[in-house]
Order: sequence, then structure tokens, then C-alpha cells
Amino acid sequence: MSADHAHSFAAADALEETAAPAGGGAPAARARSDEVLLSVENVSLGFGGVKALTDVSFDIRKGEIRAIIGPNGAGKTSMLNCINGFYHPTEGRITFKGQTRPKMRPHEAAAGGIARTFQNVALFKGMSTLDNIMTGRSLKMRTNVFWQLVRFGPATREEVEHRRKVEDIIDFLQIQHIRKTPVGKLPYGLQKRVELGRALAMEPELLLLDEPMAGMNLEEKEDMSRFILDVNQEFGTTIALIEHDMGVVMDLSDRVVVLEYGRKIADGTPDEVKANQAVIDAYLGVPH
Ligand SMILES: Nc1ncnc2c1ncn2[C@@H]1O[C@H](COP(=O)(O)OP(=O)(O)OP(=O)(O)O)[C@@H](O)[C@H]1O
Repeated sequence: MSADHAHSFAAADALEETAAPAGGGAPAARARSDEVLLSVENVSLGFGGVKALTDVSFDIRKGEIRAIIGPNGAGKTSMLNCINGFYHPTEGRITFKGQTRPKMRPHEAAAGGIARTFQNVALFKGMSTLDNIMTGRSLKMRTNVFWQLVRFGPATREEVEHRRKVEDIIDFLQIQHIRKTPVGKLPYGLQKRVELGRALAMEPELLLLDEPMAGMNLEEKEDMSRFILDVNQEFGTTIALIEHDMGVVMDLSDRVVVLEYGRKIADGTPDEVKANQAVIDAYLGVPH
């Protein structure tokens, strides 16, 4: 575990004051259901001799913002990779909307309503913001999105409808001014926003965000926090996020699950997790 993470956890309260999104409501004030959208039951994942996850169980309720936190190498990204079918658990099972699909592939997860952003931005750098977000519509389109991007001639009704949805997302994320800019030319914070846009274009029920604030300055973090809250509140999208900035985590999340060395060590509201001795020890690097 890095000194950075110890610092960021110890300073969580102070950060809440600064990194909180302007006008962001307390998570407790938001309406929540008890309906479970996704459940992780006794999941283990091994890579040869390395056990990335050991017997992890938790659930994600419909409409909530759920954080997955833990020191470096705790298994957070491996967990997201299991949820969206990139990895298949060695043991245990994951159930989404009442369905358990042991060998689900990422495109099946996407078609089923699970969208994802990555730790390192994964966009088509030479393509414009608009076209990148348009690729997020591909699962919803009857004809191939790449063909539509290069084709000449009048737009079909389907294209017009998809285009309108994409323009709505561009307005929502306030990126009209960069619609035509190749994303490789954009600052990192804006690339992250475009990646969020592409995930939103899939109209997901569950949005997985892998370190959405990584590499951002304070202002960019405030903006991204605001967009995450707005997506959750305006579209009702359930969100699971991995984030190292504890101020952001504690401010945005309804509930937090904490991993350490691939095992779950705590699960609860931000206040419960902050007061949990095992979590404090993990972040301060207390030896086991
Ligand atoms: N494809 C892989 N092959 C082998 N080992 C892996 C692989 N992916 C992850 N691991 C190992 O599994 C463990 C958990 O890694 P993971 O990336 O899930 O942790 P993390 O909590 O997301 O870390 P970070 O905060 O640094 O991103 C680590 O020991 C890592 O080295």
C-alpha cells in the first residue's frame, strides 16, 4: 500500500470539504430501493499461483452508488473484470438481474446492460468525440456503426435517432465545444468525460467506473463527481466505482465495500467503513 493511499484515507474528511461536487446532495438524502441488481457470491479468482480474489461476497442495489476500495493490488479491478465477464471467477457466482451466467462474455454483459470505463482511457484516439460516443450506440444499432460512420448519403431514421441520443449525451456532459475534436488531442480530464459519454450511450442499467478521477486536478474531479451524481439521479443508473480519492468515495457513495489482499474486510455506509478498525489498519499499512 502506498503512502499516498494512507494519506488520502486519513485526509478523507478534509477532502470532503474540497472535492465535493458543487451542489452535490448527501447520498443518504437520495431515494434508494432494497432491490438487489447484482450479487457477488463467494467469488474467488486465481492467476496461476496468485489469488486475486478469495471468497468475496457483496451486492449492488438498484439505484445506488457503490464504491469498491482497497490498497493497491487488493483485487478491485479483478472484481470489475469478473462483473463484466472479462474474467470468469474460479469459484463462486455473480447474478445480474436474477440471471447467473457463468461464462458470460463482455459483449453479452454490455448487451445485458452493464457498461464500463477503464483505469486507462480506452478510446479511439484519432476519432472525434462525437464518433467515439457514437460507437457506444453500436449494440443498439441494427446496422454496423463503423459502416454508418463512413457511409455517404442521407441519414436513415435509425441513424438520426441514434445521433439525437448522442447529441443529448454531449449536451449533458457539456462537451459541445469538442464534438469534432480528435480525442487524442484532448486533455486527460476531458478524455475521461468522453469515455463516460461512450458508456452512457449504451444506456446501461449498471455502470462500472474504474478510477474515474485518476490523474485529474481538483476542478476536474469536482466536475466528474457532479456528472456521476447527475447520471445516477437523472437517469437512475446504478453505479459501481473504484476510486482512490477517499474524499470523493465518501462523498459520492451510498455504500462501500473494502478489499485487502483479495479478501473483503468491510462493507457498509461511508461512516461505518471510515470507523472500521480493519480498514484503518489496511490503509495505514499495519502488518497482519
Ligand atoms: N492478468 C493477471 N495476471 C496475473 N496476475 C494478475 C492479473 N490481474 C491481476 N493480477 C494480480 O491480482 C492481484 C489483484 O490485482 P488488481 O489489479 O485486481 O488489484 P487492484 O486493487 O485493482 O489494484 P490497483 O489499485 O493497483 O489498480 C494483484 O496481485 C495483481 O498482480
